Amino acid sequence: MLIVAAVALIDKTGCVLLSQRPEGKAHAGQWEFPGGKVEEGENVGEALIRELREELGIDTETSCLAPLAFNGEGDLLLLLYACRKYKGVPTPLEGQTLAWARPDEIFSYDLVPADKPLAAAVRDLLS
Ligand SMILES: Nc1nc2c([nH]c(=O)n2[C@@H]2O[C@H](COP(=O)(O)OP(=O)(O)OP(=O)(O)O)[C@@H](O)[C@H]2O)c(=O)[nH]1
Repeated sequence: MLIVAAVALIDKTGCVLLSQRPEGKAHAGQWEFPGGKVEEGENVGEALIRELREELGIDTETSCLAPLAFNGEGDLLLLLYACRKYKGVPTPLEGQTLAWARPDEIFSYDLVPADKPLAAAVRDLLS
């Protein structure tokens, strides 16, 4: 079972950050929430904080991560948190493309399949 922690990062205007997977990776060109695999010895919050530093150059803490939704597909368990408080400006540090989406725009992005139920929870939260 692969556990993946991801975040709906929400800005002051109520938009959510989406990340487009780079060429050469599975689901290249499709959009997802920033995050990644929980590594051995990490808890979910620690993994997410590490991924946000590595991928986006931003800092947050566990008290700013609110559990929002999950989805299990095959051997993948996706855990989505909402986060409105973080330090720094999200910057694409790993070749990805970033976009801030309004709630009504989320489904106009070509989302990775497992993210669709999660995206619905984000849209409902922000609408
Ligand atoms: N970060 C993230 N991963 C997701 C989401 N939805 C989803 O199905 N995934 C899948 O969960 C896995 C996350 O792995 P990852 O981000 O740590 O690693 P990766 O495949 O990008 O790169 P890798 O080659 O370094 O393992 C990928 O298989 C990815 O397709 C999502 O919203 N965010």
